[in-house]
Amino acid sequence: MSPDLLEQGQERLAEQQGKHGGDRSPGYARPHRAGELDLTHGRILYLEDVHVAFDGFKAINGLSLDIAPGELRCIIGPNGAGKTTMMDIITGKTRPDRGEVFFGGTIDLLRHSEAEIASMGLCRKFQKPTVFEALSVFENLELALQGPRGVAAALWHRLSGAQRDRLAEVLELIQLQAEAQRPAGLLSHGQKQWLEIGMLLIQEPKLLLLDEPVAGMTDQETERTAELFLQLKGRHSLIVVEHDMGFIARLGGTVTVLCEGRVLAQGPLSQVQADERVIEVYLGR
Ligand SMILES: Nc1ncnc2c1ncn2[C@@H]1O[C@H](COP(=O)(O)OP(=O)(O)OP(=O)(O)O)[C@@H](O)[C@H]1O
Repeated sequence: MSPDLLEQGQERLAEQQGKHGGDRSPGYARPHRAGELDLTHGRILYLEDVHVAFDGFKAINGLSLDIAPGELRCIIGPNGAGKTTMMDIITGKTRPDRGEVFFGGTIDLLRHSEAEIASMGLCRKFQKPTVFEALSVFENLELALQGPRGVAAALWHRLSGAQRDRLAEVLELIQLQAEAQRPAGLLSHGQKQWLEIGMLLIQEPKLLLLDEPVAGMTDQETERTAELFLQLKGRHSLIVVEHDMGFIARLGGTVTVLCEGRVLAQGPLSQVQADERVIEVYLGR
């Protein structure tokens, strides 16, 4: 690199840091450092013209999507629109026939296995809660904190001070402090969902994919979940696939409508709900 270019680069870097307040700048404004997720282009995830066919049936048909760092994006769409298949592609479960899927600006997810993608901080929560029912809430979180160590080894391992602090922080966030010593099997459906979300949060995910998180919850539990997600927004990036419009309205933000494997409409909920094309696919007019 010529000295001139080096100088210009350093000036641009200093300018960017100054403009956005150094380390307190939003992730996307920060110059990319080696080993970090590259958010310099303002996208934590992007899909470009993705296609998947199952026995000739086009389940995903030219899907393009961008998610910003810290965004809470809701995805809706009629049955069979391709929502689950989209999440399968992002998490490496299904390989598309063509298209691009990038995590940050530099990680080509199509080159990685499902396990590698999960270890990069791209986590998925399925619709049904899966917690260790015989273990307490605390023990479930403790296990999640320690990763794939094996249940017995993890439970005997002493937590560090920082790990205890993180565990307490997550317990408070999911509002299960009073239940910490209860076996998870005795929790309500909503509480089990929050515990599982807590088990993901404790691993500091960068992007969380949540499949119908409030299905089967009471109104009160749904409201509490909305509060939780709004608290997570900004610190984590979230993609929420849901059918519950009241819940989506409560979350605010951008809603993406999928239909026949591609984006049909996108914008605030009120806008997409007023869109004739969206009304047509939902009501079949
Ligand atoms: N492995 C597969 N083999 C064949 N067809 C599949 C497969 N997976 C999905 N499909 C089809 O692809 C289409 C999209 O399915 P997908 O489950 O992604 O939709 P969805 O939007 O999640 O629907 P729902 O809201 O009902 O869960 C559907 O017509 C489905 O039958």
